[in-house]
Amino acid sequence: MRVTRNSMPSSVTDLDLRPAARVSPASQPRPPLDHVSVSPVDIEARAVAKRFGETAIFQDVSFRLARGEAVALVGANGAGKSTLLRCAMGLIPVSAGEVHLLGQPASAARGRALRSLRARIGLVSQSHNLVPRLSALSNVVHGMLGKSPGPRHWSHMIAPQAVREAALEALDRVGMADFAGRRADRLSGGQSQRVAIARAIVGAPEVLFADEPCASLDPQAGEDVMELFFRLVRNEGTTVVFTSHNIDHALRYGDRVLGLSGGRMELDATAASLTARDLRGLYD
Ligand SMILES: Nc1ncnc2c1ncn2[C@@H]1O[C@H](COP(=O)(O)OP(=O)(O)OP(=O)(O)O)[C@@H](O)[C@H]1O
Repeated sequence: MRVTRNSMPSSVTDLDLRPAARVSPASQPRPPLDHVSVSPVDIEARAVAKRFGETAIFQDVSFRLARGEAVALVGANGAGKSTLLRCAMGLIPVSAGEVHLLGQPASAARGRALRSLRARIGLVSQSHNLVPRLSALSNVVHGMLGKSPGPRHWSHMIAPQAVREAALEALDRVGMADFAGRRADRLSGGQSQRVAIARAIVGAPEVLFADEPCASLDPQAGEDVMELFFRLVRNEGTTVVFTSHNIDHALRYGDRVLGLSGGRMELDATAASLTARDLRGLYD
């Protein structure tokens, strides 16, 4: 099954960026369509392939994501979603093809160019990856590393006042200001993921990657985290790529859905044009 309703636009202005049919409160404050339709491309993958040793994970993967788009990347366990995200962020090299992120060749960026590119993106991963013995606030302060010439080992005690204030404000936006001084290893899974979101958004990233942001949470905490995450990023017009095994989340929070299966990008369509059955086909 290769579903390509609205797949691979021939130009940015061809992108069909209708909001998803199922409008949630989080997805309401969308930028005007005419604004989006002339937006630049924030991520472009051209014929990307990835192998680990002799094992091919995916090949010939191409897509373009416009600024402000929210894209769900779906596929069965082991389909290569996390690997594709890591390639798109320039964290691991591609085996063939190229990825452009914010106009820069992410797949070839090294040294200072790579660091400055990473300073413009944010990541929320499935295991929140907070530093356990540091406070929630210090963990969020760490989200500002790379955006300032300050020491790389800042704690909230020695970070500049402006950085501490930004971190506290980010915690406030995720409803965690009251927990600023609590050690990360004394937070619940849902609280930790909120702190991880605060850390990802504190530097106002232009592109946010979220790798199964609610995978470790119970259903209600997962709903709350997704709702919060998308309320924050929609308001900022941030470009978002998130992976999920939750078909409802993919259709509800994605403007567009990309699906990996059998080492190929088998699905590239607007969420509004898809049904849950279309997505289930990727798991057969
Ligand atoms: N560093 C690595 N070295 C070798 N193989 C790897 C490496 N990272 C991932 N893989 C393999 O690549 C394949 C794709 O993994 P990946 O984590 O990208 O899949 P996924 O779609 O995100 O899966 P899941 O839904 O289970 O998180 C898997 O078979 C995995 O074992």
